[in-house]
Amino acid sequence: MQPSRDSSRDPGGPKSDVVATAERSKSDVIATVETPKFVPVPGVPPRCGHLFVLGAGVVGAEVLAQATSLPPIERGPALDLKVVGVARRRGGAYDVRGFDRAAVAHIVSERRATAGSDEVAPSTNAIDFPARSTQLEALARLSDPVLVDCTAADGMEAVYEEALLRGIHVVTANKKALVARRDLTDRIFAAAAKTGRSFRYEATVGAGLPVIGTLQGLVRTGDRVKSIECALSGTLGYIANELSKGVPLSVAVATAKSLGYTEPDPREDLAGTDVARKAVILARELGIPLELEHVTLTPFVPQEALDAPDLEAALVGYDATFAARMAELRTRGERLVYLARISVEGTRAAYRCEVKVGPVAVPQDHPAATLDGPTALVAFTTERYGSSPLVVRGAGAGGAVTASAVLSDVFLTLSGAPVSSRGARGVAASS
Ligand SMILES: NC(=O)C1=CN([C@@H]2O[C@H](COP(=O)(O)OP(=O)(O)OC[C@H]3O[C@@H](n4cnc5c(N)ncnc54)[C@H](O)[C@@H]3O)[C@@H](O)[C@H]2O)C=CC1
Ligand SMILES: N[C@@H](CC=O)C(=O)O
Repeated sequence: MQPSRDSSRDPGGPKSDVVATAERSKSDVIATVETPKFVPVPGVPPRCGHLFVLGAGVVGAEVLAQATSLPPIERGPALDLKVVGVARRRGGAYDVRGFDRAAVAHIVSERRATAGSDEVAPSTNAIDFPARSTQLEALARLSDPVLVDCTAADGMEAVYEEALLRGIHVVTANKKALVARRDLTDRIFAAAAKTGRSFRYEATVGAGLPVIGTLQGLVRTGDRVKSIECALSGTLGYIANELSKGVPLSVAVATAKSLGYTEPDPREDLAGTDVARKAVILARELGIPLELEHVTLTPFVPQEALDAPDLEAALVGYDATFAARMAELRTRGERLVYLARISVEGTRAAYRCEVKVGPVAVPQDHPAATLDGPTALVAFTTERYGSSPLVVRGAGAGGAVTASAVLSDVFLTLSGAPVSSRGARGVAASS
């Protein structure tokens, strides 16, 4: 029998919920549950997480803005956030007292005023964090320190490992360390396990959508994932939709960038690399030792355009080709979507995993054909979700949604929620 909520004692509006069974007398009341509510105790400040944010671009700027304008705490646990550090490609700032909204707004406006000027070869640059050890050491001395990576920098595995070993939690929106060579990525998880610190990365797949947490829940509870089908590029979803409305390719790409959907280097979206990274992250959650080069990848635009020194000019050269392709799809009643499919067959001891990423023409009644704007969709087919897959759907790119996933990870970290031991049971829970 379900517990029933007995509010009969206080018809004017209960301050507490009484959990009881209908058959029992009042003396059998089994528990009194206070509505969880944070009541500030005078003189006792809430627990405070100290954030060091790397990157103040589309995502980082939103993280900074959201973290410094949090709504008042009405429900527990009482957690406050303080931004004590911001590092960007061209320097940064650190103040143990924390930056307020005005200081953060200044950092963000500085970014906007100089937009583009510090984005030289953003996808190939290792992070310039010169006083890294000193900064991390200072951060580690604060209570509940969290390093938040909102860059697209390479080589962050070493930074995360060092931070975790120093006792600093790590939250990242940057996919790159998660798809580095497996032995390097494993070192991050090993460092987290060794120090009991948390490493979270929900924003790396599906931006603000609960994709990683959902998959970890399936794996942790012993379900067996058979396939994951997904439209995981907000950028390519948006571009394909614009193309279907008759917008030229070059214009659609430029607009996607201006809306904050693309990677710092849009080539990574157009090449399919960004989606391939997300697929590798998901496959690794299943315990599959996949590397990026194992993904069968077809780019969204021809390789020649991606190789051109001036991408924008090269894309203009393909406007007519894409317009013709879209016209042809329209006459066939089909839509262009960019999909990833991860399929797993066999048992834990002997399995076969295939990962394919590329453009597909789908009929109008295909679930991905109904996606609009930068909407993403992930469908998990598992032993338990056999005939009706578990579907996660919603905006799959953009600063605001991504930042909220980053901050949710920060709050989960500070609330002490356990982190899944990655891929512990993954490949085939039942053999
Ligand atoms: N924009 C989106 O919708 C989403 C983005 N992400 C990820 O979030 C990260 C940031 O993306 P955006 O904010 O869109 O990019 P962005 O280009 O707007 O911002 C990147 C920021 O990181 C800084 N940065 C880059 N490389 C650096 C380096 N080597 N050293 C120091 N600072 C460096 C830049 O100065 C800039 O402030 C990327 O890894 C991206 O894949 C994840 C989910 C969604
Ligand atoms: N460029 C990415 C952003 C999120 O990861 C996308 O378009 O999906």
